[in-house]
Amino acid sequence: MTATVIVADDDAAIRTVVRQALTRAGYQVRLTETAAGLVKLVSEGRGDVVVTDVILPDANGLDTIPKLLALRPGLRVIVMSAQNTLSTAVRATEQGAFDYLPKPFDLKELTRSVAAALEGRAQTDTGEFGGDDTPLIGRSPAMQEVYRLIARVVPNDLTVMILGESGTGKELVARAIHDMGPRANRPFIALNMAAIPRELIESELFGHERGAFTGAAARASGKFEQAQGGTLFLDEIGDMPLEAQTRLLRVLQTGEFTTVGGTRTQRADVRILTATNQDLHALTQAGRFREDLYYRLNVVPLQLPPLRARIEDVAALARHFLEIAASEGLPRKQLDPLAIDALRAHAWPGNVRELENLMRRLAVLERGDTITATAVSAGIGQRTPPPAPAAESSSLGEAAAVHIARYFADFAGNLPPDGVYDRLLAEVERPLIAACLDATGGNQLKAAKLLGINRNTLRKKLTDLAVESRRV
Ligand SMILES: Nc1ncnc2c1ncn2[C@@H]1O[C@H](COP(=O)(O)OP(=O)(O)OP(=O)(O)O)[C@@H](O)[C@H]1O
Repeated sequence: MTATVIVADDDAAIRTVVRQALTRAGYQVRLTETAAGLVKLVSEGRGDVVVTDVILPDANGLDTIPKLLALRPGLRVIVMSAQNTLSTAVRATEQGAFDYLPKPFDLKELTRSVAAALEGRAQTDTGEFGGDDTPLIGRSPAMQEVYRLIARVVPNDLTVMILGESGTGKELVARAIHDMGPRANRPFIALNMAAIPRELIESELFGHERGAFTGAAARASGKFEQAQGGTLFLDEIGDMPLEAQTRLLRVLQTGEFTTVGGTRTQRADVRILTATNQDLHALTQAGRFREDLYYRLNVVPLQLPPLRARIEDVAALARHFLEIAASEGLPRKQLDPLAIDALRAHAWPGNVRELENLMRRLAVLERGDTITATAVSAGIGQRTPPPAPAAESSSLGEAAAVHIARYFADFAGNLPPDGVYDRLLAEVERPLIAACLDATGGNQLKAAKLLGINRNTLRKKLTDLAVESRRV
């Protein structure tokens, strides 16, 4: 018997193309424009699969799903949405949707999804979870794939391996999976394997007993214990030493762990998320990563696209970071349309982090309310590659001497205007402060500490330097 698909959308054009595609794929199609019409058809026992838009004239398609499922438990509902954010994807799953298709979508993708729904493949788990903010910015097709995958892993405890170049948002995704899932009100603990000395990794993870090794003066809890009931995010997993890998594998196999130097086993009720920007498969071939552990951790691989593969997201991300900068008290800036073109033309080897740092720097250093294309190009140029030395000089002092001599020479025998001291020092202060803000991710408190100056002094300098002209 031919399967029947009910399609609910108030846009006649969409109804037509969807009907054509599904009819061509061999299905019967029933169309409706409203949520009421959809509920009626399902209550009459019609339709094997439902395809619905989120915005219907009389109700929200997502809110209608539970009603449909109450009428017919097990009915597969596919949601189409133009509001393609992570929250919509997750909410669709939460309400019991079988699949979520961000508009515009490929009709082949729709027919594939309908076929999967009829076959009962890939049923999405549903569960209770809260939080509907959207931590991830970007509506590109590349990110839609990411959102669909996140929505599938949020309600369960599957081990997810987040892959992607540095700065693509791997840690942010790990947090989103935790924050939107059932463990949200339990701890999220992150540990970066590359950031701690190798010999301390095991005790960091599992804790240690007093006297377990030289320097272990007291018992200490490890990240597994601290993350109980919550999520443990293991970043740069490729850098985990082999001995720690063996121990981690044992935890995954038995669901229990022991502290370093301890004998008592403890239950590990922890969801594990990992991230890497290395080719772990190659590491297993080279014998540096246990293959059995690799398969345990790589249950769901989630690949984050580099920013250059989602260049359409650059403008929204740039505005988002300017918004954050403004909320931190930095001057509020707009982006000139040509500046957006300049941002889109860059290849972003440092991905979203590079864009974030650039926006923060421009918010601090640019005069005026609008960031121009020239400022963007100059800002990008400043970072990659690093500025060439002013002369073949080996020290900052020598480079400065060359600059200063050139500055004086520009006045061809006359003296430059008074106030040379402040003007020249401001020129050195500007890149110095920018470098410190970059290094501390824009945290003014940390930057002030790094510079060795008071936070209020830094704030004042930021204001002064932002208005100070670049005359030297
Ligand atoms: N889609 C996004 N929306 C908003 N902010 C983002 C997005 N992706 C990344 N960011 C921001 O960019 C910065 C870098 O992201 P994150 O630290 O998650 O990257 P990563 O892939 O874990 O990097 P690394 O591999 O170097 O540790 C963070 O400040 C993060 O908040």
